[in-house]
Formats: sequence, C-alpha cells, structure tokens
Amino acid sequence: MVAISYEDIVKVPKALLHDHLDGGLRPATIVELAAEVGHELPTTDPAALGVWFTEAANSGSLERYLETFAHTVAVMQTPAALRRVARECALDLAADGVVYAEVRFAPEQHLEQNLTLDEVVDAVVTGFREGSALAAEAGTPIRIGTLLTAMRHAARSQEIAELAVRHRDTGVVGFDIAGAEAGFPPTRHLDAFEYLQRENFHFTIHAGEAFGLPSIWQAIQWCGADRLGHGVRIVDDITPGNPPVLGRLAAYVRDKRIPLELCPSSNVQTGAAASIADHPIGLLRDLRFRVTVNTDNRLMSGTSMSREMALLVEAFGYGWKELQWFTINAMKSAFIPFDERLRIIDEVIKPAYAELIG
Ligand SMILES: O=c1[nH]cnc2c1ncn2[C@H]1C[C@H](O)[C@@H](CO)O1
Ligand SMILES: [Zn+2]
Repeated sequence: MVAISYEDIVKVPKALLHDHLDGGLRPATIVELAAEVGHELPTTDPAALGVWFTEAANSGSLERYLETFAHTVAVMQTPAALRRVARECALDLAADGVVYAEVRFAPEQHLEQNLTLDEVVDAVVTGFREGSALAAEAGTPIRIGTLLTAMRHAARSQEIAELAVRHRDTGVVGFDIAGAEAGFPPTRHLDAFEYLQRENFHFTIHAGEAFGLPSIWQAIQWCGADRLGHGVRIVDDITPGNPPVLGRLAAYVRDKRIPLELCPSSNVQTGAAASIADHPIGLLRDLRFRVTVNTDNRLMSGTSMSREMALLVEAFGYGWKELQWFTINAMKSAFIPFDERLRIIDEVIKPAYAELIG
C-alpha cells in the first residue's frame, strides 16, 4: 500500500469539531494587530512568533499553556480585529480541506474596549460568513458553526449560555466551558447547562484533559454534555488486557456513542499524553469509541487538521478507511441539523473517500 502523504490528506474533506478561534491566529496578523493597539509581543518577527507560541505552549501543564492566550486575546478587542481573525480562520481551515468546522471562543474575554457581548458575537459570525464566502469563491467551500465558550474559573456561564441561545439562528450552534480544569468542576456551571437543556440547545464540555474521571462523570451525568472536549482521560477507566476491560463510566460513554473531541498534539503539549504514538486515541479507536480528531489550537500546536491526521497515519499506520471513519464520526457528532450533516456525509465526504478506498 502506498503511504498516505500530508499533501494527499489536505485534498480530502475533513470535519473539525474542536478548534479555538483565539488559538488559531496567523502570526503575521498578531504582529499587525498588536502594532495597531500597542500590545507588546515576545517578538515581532512572524516566523519567530509562531515558534515562540509552540515552545511556550510546550510546557507539560495546561495552566502554563493557557498563559500564551494573553497575546492573542489582547489583539482581539475590536469588531474589526475579531472580524478579520474569524475571516482568516475560515480561509485557513478551508485551504486545509476542512469542509465543516465548529470554532469556539469566549466572548467574555473580548470586552476590554467596552464592546457588548452581542457585538462581539456579531463581529465573529460576520467574519466567518465573509471567510466562508471567499473560500467558496476559491473553490474550497466550508460550513462553519460558532460555539460560545464560558470560562470555567469565571461566573458568567449563564449569561454566555443565554447569549448563545439568542444567536442560535444566526450562526451559533453550541456552547462550551474551557479554561483550567483542576479546581473548576463542570457542576459549578450547572444552572447554565440546565438552562441550555430546557432550550433544546447543544453543548460540549472540556473535561478529562487536565483532570480525570470525576470531571468526565460530572460533565455527562450531572450536566448532560452532548460531547466531551478532549475526554481523553476516559482511558483511566479502562483496564489494559486482552481484551481491555471497560469500567462503568467508560462503558457508558462508548454505549451512548458520546463523541470524544480528541486533540493529539495539544495533549502532548499539556502532558495528557507522552507522545502521539502513546496517545490513547489508538486504544479508543480500536475499542470503537466515537472518536474524532481535532486541532484544539492551531497556533499553539503549530498544527492543522491535515497535520493531525498525518501524525496519526505515521504513528498508527492508519489508511483512508480510518481517516474517513474519523471524519464521518465528527460529522455525525456535529451540532448542525441532522439533514445538513447527512448531506455533507453523503454528498461531500463519502464520494471523496470512495475514490481513494475503492
Ligand atoms: O485545551 C484547552 N483546554 C482548556 N481551555 C482551553 C484549551 N484551549 C483553549 N482554551 C481556553 C483558552 C481560550 O482563551 C479559551 C477560549 O477559546 O479557551
Ligand atoms: Zn480546547
């Protein structure tokens, strides 16, 4: 069998569920926007800045990894900057062959210039719309859904949940909580999750990344999460062996087909996995969990959707069949309506992979 190259992977349709807007800026854009607002950067050379982000994020700790976002959030404080960053995000994902993406960000972090939360969301959604239109013109169509994140250490989740519901018909398709996990359990935000359930809205929760099973258990059994952001530590509930034995929580997650938004490179950087080859994605795929592959923060990991897949091909010997499986898993787990998901699977994803799988 001919090995699958990175260039081949770029050409096939991919679906991405877990990507942070403020973790995916172009280094050159950060430099330009920082100069406009007088924000001091570690370096103003775009190439060196890109390297700085990946190295600073390579700390083995989620808390230190998150410190790097100070430099991206600082330059995303005006409608024009937010719109530009979102437009470029859409273009970059589309150029990488991503046909469906859910991109998240935390509106509460973009209020330093006295914008309202609604103005922040409007600017980002407009940017995604513009970027998607340009991508379609360039022959690389992409559909983007926005997820609104509330920061788990803060106390604005109810407000952000209401904001998400208010914008549900204009581009926002879901809600999330993110930030340092240890010490900030999902149940701190139970009111917001119960509100979203009453509104028939969708949400995912960052859980099982820097903290283990209790976080995953709360996210699912107390908060009712549709998906798990990361969720990689579900392996703590699997006893190795032949066959491996699933504990009750792991069995529940697999039986209910709860999607895992796995982010291999990000997990290596924050210490959740020792290397890509050691990443639990191999085991979780073998056990047929609803595994999806994601970028998390393209800037901090110096990565892309195609690169994440190429790393998995290299580490686990995956072929087109497995890459199609990841892609369809993601599309099945998306927060847009069922008929739209089905259309992308049947008309975009399956025909492209069929040509390769034969
Ligand atoms: O992987 C992550 N875990 C927890 N929080 C994260 C991760 N990546 C980004 N964030 C935070 C930092 C961003 O400022 C925020 C909103 O995108 O979400
Ligand atoms: Zn994340």
